[in-house]
Amino acid sequence: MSAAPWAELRPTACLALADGLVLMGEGAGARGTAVGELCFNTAMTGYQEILTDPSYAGQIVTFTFPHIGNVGANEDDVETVAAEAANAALGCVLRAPISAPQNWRAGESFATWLEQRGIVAITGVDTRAITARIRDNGMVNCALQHDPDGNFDVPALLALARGAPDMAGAELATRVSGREAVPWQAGVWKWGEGFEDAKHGDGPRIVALDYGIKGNILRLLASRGAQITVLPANATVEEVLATEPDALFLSNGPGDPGATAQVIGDTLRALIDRRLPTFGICLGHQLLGLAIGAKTRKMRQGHHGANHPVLDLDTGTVSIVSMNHGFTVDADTLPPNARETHRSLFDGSNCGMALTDRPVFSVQYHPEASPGPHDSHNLFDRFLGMVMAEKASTAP
Ligand SMILES: NC(=O)CC[C@H](N)C(=O)O
Repeated sequence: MSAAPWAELRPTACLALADGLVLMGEGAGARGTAVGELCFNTAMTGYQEILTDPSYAGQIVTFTFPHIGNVGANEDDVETVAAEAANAALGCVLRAPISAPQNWRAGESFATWLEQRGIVAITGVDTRAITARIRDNGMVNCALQHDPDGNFDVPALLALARGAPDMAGAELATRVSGREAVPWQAGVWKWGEGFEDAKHGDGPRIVALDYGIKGNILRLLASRGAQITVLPANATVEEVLATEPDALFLSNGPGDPGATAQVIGDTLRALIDRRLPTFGICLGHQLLGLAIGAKTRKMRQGHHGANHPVLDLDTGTVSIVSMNHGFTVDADTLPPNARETHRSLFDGSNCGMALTDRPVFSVQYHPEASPGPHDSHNLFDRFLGMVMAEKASTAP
């Protein structure tokens, strides 16, 4: 009697969680071992943008949507800006095998792209079960190994997962930040055109502090006429002011905001004291909160997806937004000169704030989306409007 077909099947990837769960599957992408924090993302589109968002540095992403890779990969849908952030997400966990690309924009297959980018993947595992586990127990460290020969030392992988550093306390933003000042040139991607040129006119001069910045933030600002200089996370007050900025932008980024605030907090406090108009997104929001004396804390399962409802407390309107964060600002700790402006309708956590005595505001979510709904693009108009109003009011 010949052997059953599945007798030949051998797992080529192994996912070991620090809590003891071990899953076998089929490997894809880069070979080797990725060790980091396992989180999940519920977005149904934008897998390339998600995996190249530097905010995912040190993390492995479980996609809850089962079919990932169908539209292939291209050079345009990459959110990473600085070469230092090349390895944003370390790995990914997928339900279905990666199929051949079905899209005119595909330059190559998703599997090839994962390999080129050094991202380790496992397919054929129950991603819904992993998601439910993280939802119930919180994010967990893991080791993900892809080995075409299927030689797995499971106890060693479990030990790697258990020995991985905790995300709480991890200072990652200065690691993924670019190292040099960069004048930003590209605008948003347009159907049939590609990226439009930045509209350089007399738009406001903005310094974007790069804690792991996503390209679409810069593109949305550039397409609105802003003249942008991207500066490294550890730029000094003097280096920021030397560009004669009209405004400051504080970017998204990976890791624990508390750890990064210890490195760059003094600079940020000094810049806030200069009363520069400021807008912060995600890590930038958290760093701003810490700089004014509020506290941040780690969330249990975090918010990672493209359909999160957020209430604007000023207008009573609800936006559906993109989110990607594992820490949150505790609104109860905001000082008297700050007020909460947005709140998550999923769990009531803080999603935005504004200072009452200077032109500064920030949001926990991602108005640039990429991927996600465009409901909140108007925040970029609000920022630039605020900058222009401030310029007009201080003009000699
Ligand atoms: N997208 C981000 O900027 C994430 C901020 C921070 N690293 C967090 O996980 O909460």
